[in-house]
Amino acid sequence: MLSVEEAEKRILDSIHVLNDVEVSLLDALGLTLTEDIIANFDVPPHSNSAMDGYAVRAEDIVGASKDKPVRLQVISNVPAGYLADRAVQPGTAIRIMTGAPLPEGADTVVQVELTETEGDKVLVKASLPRGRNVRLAGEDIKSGQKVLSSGEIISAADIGVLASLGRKTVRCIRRPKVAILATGDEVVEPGEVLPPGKIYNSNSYAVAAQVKEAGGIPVLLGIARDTRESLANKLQEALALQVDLIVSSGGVSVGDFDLVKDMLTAEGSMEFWQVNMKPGKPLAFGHVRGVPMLGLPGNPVSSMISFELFGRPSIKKMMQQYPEERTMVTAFMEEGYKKTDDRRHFVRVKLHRSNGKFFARLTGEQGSGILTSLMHADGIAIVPEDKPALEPGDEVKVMLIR
Ligand SMILES: Nc1nc2c(c(=O)[nH]1)N[C@H]1C(S)=C(S)[C@@H](COP(=O)(O)OP(=O)(O)OC[C@H]3O[C@@H](n4cnc5c(N)ncnc54)[C@H](O)[C@@H]3O)O[C@H]1N2
Ligand code: MOO
Repeated sequence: MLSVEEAEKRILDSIHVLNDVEVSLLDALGLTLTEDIIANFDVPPHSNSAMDGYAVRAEDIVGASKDKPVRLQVISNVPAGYLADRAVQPGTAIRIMTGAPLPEGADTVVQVELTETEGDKVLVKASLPRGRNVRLAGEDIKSGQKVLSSGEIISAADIGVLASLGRKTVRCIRRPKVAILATGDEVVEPGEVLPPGKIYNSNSYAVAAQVKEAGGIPVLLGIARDTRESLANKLQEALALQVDLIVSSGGVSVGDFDLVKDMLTAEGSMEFWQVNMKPGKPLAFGHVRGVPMLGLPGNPVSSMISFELFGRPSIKKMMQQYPEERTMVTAFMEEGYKKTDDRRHFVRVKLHRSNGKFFARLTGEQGSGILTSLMHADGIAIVPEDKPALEPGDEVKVMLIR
């Protein structure tokens, strides 16, 4: 049996970072940047007002107060987006809006609340230090400054900064395209009538959602029936779509997948493993004409946990975001859990916090067909191979999944 680490290593060793492309700004969210971003002008580009008020010379309003206001001649008005048509001279002021470029001659802005108008004059009722309410050119970003480095993962604020630098596109590693395939005669697509003996295909949708969460683009290929021909057709479809990864579910337990095995020896390679974990012991990995293919076990929880452990890191690696550490917390078990084997168990738990500590309860029955056990989970508690049971009060490491 392979350890979880060995299975991950074998898979990840044959996954490679994808090429970079020019991506429109908004689509870059969550992608890995492949260029350094250097500002070629100041942000803000011009010194400007932080308030609606009057642009003045600080020395003109020295000593101004409520009782002894200073009277200045208002000589112009400058809205945001325009340059003032003249300079502030001694004894004058220019009406200014927030964001408007500071007129020449002015060094300070008096907010409107500290003033009163009197015909074409303004009464300034406070003395302000030079520079008050002025945002200097380049105070956010200086021309020539490196704002983002190649390799960074683009956040919402990064996108804002890139836009403020006038960028409409950026160079990033592209998102992997992932074909998703269900197998088996027993599954039908949601939306269809459910004939006796059948179940709905939930794996494809759950895994497609996981692909999306990881940053990939899922492409649903539907269901391959238990015939060599059906499977060959689906794989052909995946190759025609030029996907970067194929993820199937079902048909990987003992003997079952002989069909695929045979077929793939002609078209590629597939190895069938037993991984020392529960759920998700059976797993397959190989290549179809050079495209990596991950065969997840059919049981719905097994399929999702195996994707979390092996599919998500594959996508992250393609996006140059590997290794990605999920947040781990230590929690105290509020109930017991017994193992009947020495596999590593991934137990679905609900967490709550009290006095700064996390406490964990099972989300009910832990069978690999009980998908609601995952639906109700905040995290996955990891019970090590050599631990036969968790007792109430035991510490356990929990991987947060939402
Ligand atoms: N003799 C043995 N039998 C099984 C073993 C074993 O070691 N020896 N392992 C069990 C374990 S553990 C798992 S996990 C499953 C994995 O089997 P397969 O990957 O071959 O999956 P299937 O047999 O095709 O299906 C298993 C189960 O999952 C349901 N299923 C399949 N596809 C979907 C889908 N798209 N959406 C929803 N549910 C799906 C399927 O109906 C089965 O109930 O094997 C055990 N057996
Ligand atoms: O290994 Mo299976 O995945 O327990 O259901």
